Amino acid sequence: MKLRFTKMQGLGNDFVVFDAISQSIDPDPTWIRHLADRRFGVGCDQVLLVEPPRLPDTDFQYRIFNADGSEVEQCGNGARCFARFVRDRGLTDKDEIPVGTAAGAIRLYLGPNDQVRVDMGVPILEPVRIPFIADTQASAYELEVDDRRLTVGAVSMGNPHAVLLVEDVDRAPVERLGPLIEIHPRFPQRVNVGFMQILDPGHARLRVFERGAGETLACGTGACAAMVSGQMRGLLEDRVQVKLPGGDLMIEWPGPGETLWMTGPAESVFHGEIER
Ligand SMILES: N[C@@H](CCC[C@H](N)C(=O)O)C(=O)O
Repeated sequence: MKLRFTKMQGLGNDFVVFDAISQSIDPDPTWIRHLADRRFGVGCDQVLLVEPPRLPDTDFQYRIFNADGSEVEQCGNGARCFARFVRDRGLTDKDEIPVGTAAGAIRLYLGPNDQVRVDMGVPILEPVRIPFIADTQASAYELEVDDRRLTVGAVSMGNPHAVLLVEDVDRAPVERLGPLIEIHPRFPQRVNVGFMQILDPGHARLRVFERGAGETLACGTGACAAMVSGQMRGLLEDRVQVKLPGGDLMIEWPGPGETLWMTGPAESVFHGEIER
């Protein structure tokens, strides 16, 4: 059986996207790992499925799989690509698209110049809901890693994130600490790990070691979590340009209990077919 897909990217975070409404797709983890493989498959950080709606008042269900085959709750760069995909493939003619995810409903707004604005919902800070093991909620926590005590912020954007502050993101130990923190026992569902350098209250640089994918050129939910963590520590304003290796995202967040907005590009790279 041949399955149609579109290769997409948002700031170099890349995706293989399937219309799973007109095609029957079984997202078996072994097959997802094969698709994501950059030598034996198509190559991507995540595989995305567009499915019929499951939640009330939504038009589609958005499912996300990491390159390691695990299904996850949320993906910010993928959400922008999802909006472009359903519009470009004629699955909707709307500019404002309500979509269900495993983390709840989000809203996608198609704008000019390939930009998509996403209502990412209200960030979660309660440790038990992240999930993160801690007695009480705090703006930062001490975490023991490799016999060292690190200070991390813990935030969920539907998916879990740890955020570390660094002096110089180019020299941050992403490859060494990322994999250790990803599987730290205080993050029982594993965690995405962001290394953030604050440039000034309106600008930050960020690299993210993603759960189930390794370091990517950009992580949308990582940028949202970095903004939340920076603001909770009193270091960032409510409108911040987050500079990632693959490009920039604009993140807006008025503060705790409020909806967070992410704006950035989304692009189709090519269409293909793969034999299953
Ligand atoms: N690239 C993503 C996040 C994808 C999921 C993540 N690796 C996880 O396991 O939670 C983004 O742009 O947000």
